[in-house]
Amino acid sequence: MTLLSIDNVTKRFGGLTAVDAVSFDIAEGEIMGLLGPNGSGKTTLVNLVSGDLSADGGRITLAGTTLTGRRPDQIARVGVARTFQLVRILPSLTLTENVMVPAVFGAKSHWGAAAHEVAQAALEQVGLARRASSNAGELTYIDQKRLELARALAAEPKLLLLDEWLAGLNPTELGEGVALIRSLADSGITILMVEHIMEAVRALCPRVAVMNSGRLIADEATEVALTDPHVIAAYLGEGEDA
Ligand SMILES: Nc1ncnc2c1ncn2[C@@H]1O[C@H](COP(=O)(O)OP(=O)(O)OP(=O)(O)O)[C@@H](O)[C@H]1O
Repeated sequence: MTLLSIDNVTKRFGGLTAVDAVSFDIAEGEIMGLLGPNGSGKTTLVNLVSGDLSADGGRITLAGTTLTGRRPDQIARVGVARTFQLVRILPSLTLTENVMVPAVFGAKSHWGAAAHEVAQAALEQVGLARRASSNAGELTYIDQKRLELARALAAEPKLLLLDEWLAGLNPTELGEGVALIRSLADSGITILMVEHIMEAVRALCPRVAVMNSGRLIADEATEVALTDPHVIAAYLGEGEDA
């Protein structure tokens, strides 16, 4: 069954068409990569799905519910959560407090003890449960990333959007990060991940969508896409037309 449907979606910034009539679907339970050279429109597309930007044309639906035209908080309630390229945590609060906020404002609006339980479960999922009462500002970079992921999970999403969540990790951390994303996918969450680390894309995503200059240039099996001449030309041209 289709979970996310992106249908003919366009976003312009002045004279620049950052996302140009893009369409693709993601099935429930799928883990899909979103690739493309720098500036090709990947983050803009993620922002359109999460409601952080509004589309100039087209329609995005989650399990049949229209997302386009809704605010980010409304979209979170429908079941979409995300991480950001630059980690957004609340450094002066504890890990639990950080994760309670989305538990309250996420898909199921938990309160009190129930919100605390969901927050704790999300911290456990990312391996941070033992540090629940530490201040978020004291965490190392990878643990800040884990915390941001826990914030997304505490919203109990059907669809998780990861924007280069693995970027900046050392090789050991990368292995741990890949295993963590796989465990989330195994738990049934549908994932769309923007990622530049091909080793991780190969390990995690059976299928990828590839963008170049705002357009979708491939939507196919990862092994096929990575040898597709259009895709290779797009990366070699770094943003020029394939
Ligand atoms: N808020 C904005 N205002 C104006 N232009 C923008 C804005 N956000 C993005 N752009 C432009 O839209 C295009 C697509 O940017 P986007 O960040 O979506 O690319 P990307 O594929 O995510 O790149 P990267 O891999 O470097 O993160 C770029 O030319 C970028 O400069």
